Amino acid sequence: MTQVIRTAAELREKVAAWKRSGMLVGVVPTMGALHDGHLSLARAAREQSDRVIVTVFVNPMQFNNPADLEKYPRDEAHDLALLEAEGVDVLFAPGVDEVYPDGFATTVSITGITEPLEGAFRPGHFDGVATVCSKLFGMTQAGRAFFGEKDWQQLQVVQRLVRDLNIPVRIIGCPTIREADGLAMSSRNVRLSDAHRAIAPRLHEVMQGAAARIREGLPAEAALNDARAALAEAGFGAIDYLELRTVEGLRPAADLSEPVRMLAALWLGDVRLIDNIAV
Ligand SMILES: Nc1ncnc2c1ncn2[C@@H]1O[C@H](COP(=O)(O)OP(=O)(O)OP(=O)(O)O)[C@@H](O)[C@H]1O
Ligand SMILES: CC(C)(CO)[C@@H](O)C(=O)[O-]
Ligand code: BAL
Repeated sequence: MTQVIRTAAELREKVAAWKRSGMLVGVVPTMGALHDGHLSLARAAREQSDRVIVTVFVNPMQFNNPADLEKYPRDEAHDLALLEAEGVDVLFAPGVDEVYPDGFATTVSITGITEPLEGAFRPGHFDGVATVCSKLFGMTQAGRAFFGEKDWQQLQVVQRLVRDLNIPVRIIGCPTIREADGLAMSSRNVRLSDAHRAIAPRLHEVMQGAAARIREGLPAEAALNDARAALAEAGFGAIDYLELRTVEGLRPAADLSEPVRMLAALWLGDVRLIDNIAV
């Protein structure tokens, strides 16, 4: 039975009892509308902790675009059924007033790693993520927290956060789960039209093709330019970025002299897709 908890006070009591019995608590922070990507994190948490909390909170503070917040998919009953099936112990689903009560005045802001890529295109986004993750770590008191590599920059940001603020939680990165056709699973995919859903897997395919050409020795910028043209040809809209960055620190990379990742964000109609792969 998955217990639904909505207040930090009730959650604290529950977690304190677990900890008194020596249990290791794992948390999976999400914004709900759960899919197999989220469930893979819950499974990893199940394997690597004694008790599992999945949080579902659509965090207004990290949405730079009000329309995106309004249209963000929500289905708590379905989420709960999926979490029951995974044997998750607690669904923590606080309301906005529980997380940001009257008088709330703190922002956790990280420099450097938050500035390029998502940070450049979603101003304030990572302040919202860092602030809510600090809150969620405080509220859940978890010893391990599981994040998807699909949000590669977010994973780096959260690692920086817990190191910088000595938050006693170990961050575990988990691989991106994809549909059979290669599209990275994402809650926002349900908003794609049928026509756009058919185009969407081309993103991963084009990125993999570009990565292969870079590994074969083609200069990265040439491979990325060809990839941008192929994406436009396939029917994608604006490309926010398609770049090669160092795995650690996300510094711009022109070649493979150190471990690099290819990261992309682009539009299909009014849906923004992100993805990243190892090169
Ligand atoms: N396809 C996936 N594979 C692995 N982890 C994922 C995947 N999609 C999301 N996650 C992870 O799940 C956690 C919660 O993400 P979130 O609720 O934002 O889901 P989402 O599907 O990424 O939604 P969206 O991108 O539309 O906001 C994050 O750590 C995220 O990286
Ligand atoms: C980590 C997170 C749950 C914080 O709101 C969110 O950014 C997400 O779903 O990736
Ligand atoms: N990238 C994680 C959630 C969001 O898009 O706001």
